[in-house]
Amino acid sequence: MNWLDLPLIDKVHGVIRLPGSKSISNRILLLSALAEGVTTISGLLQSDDTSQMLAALRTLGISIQFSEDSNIEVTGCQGKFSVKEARLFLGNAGTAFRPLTAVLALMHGRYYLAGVPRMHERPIDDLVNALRQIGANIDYAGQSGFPPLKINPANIQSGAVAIKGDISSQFLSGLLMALPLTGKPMVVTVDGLLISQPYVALTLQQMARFGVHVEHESWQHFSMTGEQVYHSPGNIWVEGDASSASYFLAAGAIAGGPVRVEGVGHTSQQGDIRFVDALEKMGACVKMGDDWIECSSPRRSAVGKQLMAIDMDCNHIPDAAMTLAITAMFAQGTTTLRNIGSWRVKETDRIAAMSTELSKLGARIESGEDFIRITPPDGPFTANAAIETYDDHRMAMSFSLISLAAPVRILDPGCVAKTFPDYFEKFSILTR
Ligand SMILES: O=C(O)C1=C[C@@H](OP(=O)(O)O)[C@@H](O)[C@H](O)C1
Ligand SMILES: C=C(OP(=O)(O)O)C(=O)O
Repeated sequence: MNWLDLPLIDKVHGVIRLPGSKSISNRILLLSALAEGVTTISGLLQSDDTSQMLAALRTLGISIQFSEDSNIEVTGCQGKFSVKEARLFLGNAGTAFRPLTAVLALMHGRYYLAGVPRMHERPIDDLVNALRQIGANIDYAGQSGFPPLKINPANIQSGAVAIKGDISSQFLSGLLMALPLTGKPMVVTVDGLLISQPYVALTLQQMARFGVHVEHESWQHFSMTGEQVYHSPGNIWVEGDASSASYFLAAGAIAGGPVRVEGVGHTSQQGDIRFVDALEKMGACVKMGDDWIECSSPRRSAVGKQLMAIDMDCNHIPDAAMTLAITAMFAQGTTTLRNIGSWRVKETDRIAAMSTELSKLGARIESGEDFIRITPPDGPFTANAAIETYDDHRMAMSFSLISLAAPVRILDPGCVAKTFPDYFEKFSILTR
């Protein structure tokens, strides 16, 4: 196993241009592929997760060209992939696997969808059960309820679909993006709780950019008329990744700042932008423009340490909440992050991974099925701890912040390639 040793850093400041949003990039790639017309995409994220989507779309017959100015041109298939039989490998990209399952289930072809071993431990039955209600013909090729999947030609009926949304919002997002392909009116009802709701809002926003409008009532009932098809908007732009922004903003809150990120701001469509509310609650100073956010440490504090602990429901920001868990190590008191049960079925069991690795630094941790409680050590953090990252990009990126208090070793740092291949180069800019 390789590693990266990060020395102790006592001050950070600087400006970071963010990579494109993973969630928007993969949605836009898929919608461009399904649309009528040619879409030129600028600002697309280039990382493992988007490579999986790009490779899958090419296998399905979509023409994708990179231009010299690093824009991408996608020629849409008007709702019908030319390739009717294919085997797709989708790594561990939830934003590729879930929407492609829904789209291919309606494509009248034969497809085999697989991923890395961890993807085969991430449930998908809530999506499969919903698709079966409208006539999809999907078999589990391995363990029931999990990828890999064998998709067979379907006999699609219009009507009502109920879908569960308490394990992942990506099932609902995938279903909604696929349904216009049926050409039929559809009504979708969320059966029970919907988690990670801002990602569903993001889905509807991207669909609207391609001309398809979905009505919804309180994020529980969704309806769309039958005649809507995706049309290319011509040129489209991907904003910076708000989850990737969280590491730099937290660094500014912890170690001086100001740190400015460019590419997200007031006008952002992403839910993780709300991470800044948590930083402000902890006492950090935050400023925001349309396209940038700046963060620095609290100016003064009544307590000995600068930042203050918080108790917060993080259901709306599941990814940036990992950054909060590390920020809690720099706060006075005990921080509780609640309603994060989805952490258990992401790149790794993130509640378990976070608990184990924070304990190595001397923190006291309490955790349950859907929460984590973090009390930082009374004294200095354990120096030179070797942090396991469990093939989870967010473990590697969030634990890099520990170097703001103690030297730390990040094992398998290359796992950041899932969403942010040059993360550590960008992080080092803050220390110059
Ligand atoms: O739809 C999306 O783009 C995402 C939704 C979230 O997943 P869950 O809905 O599974 O929480 C998030 O964690 C993931 O990184 C991206
Ligand atoms: C949960 C994540 O990824 P995925 O899209 O694979 O679910 C993530 O990026 O934190």
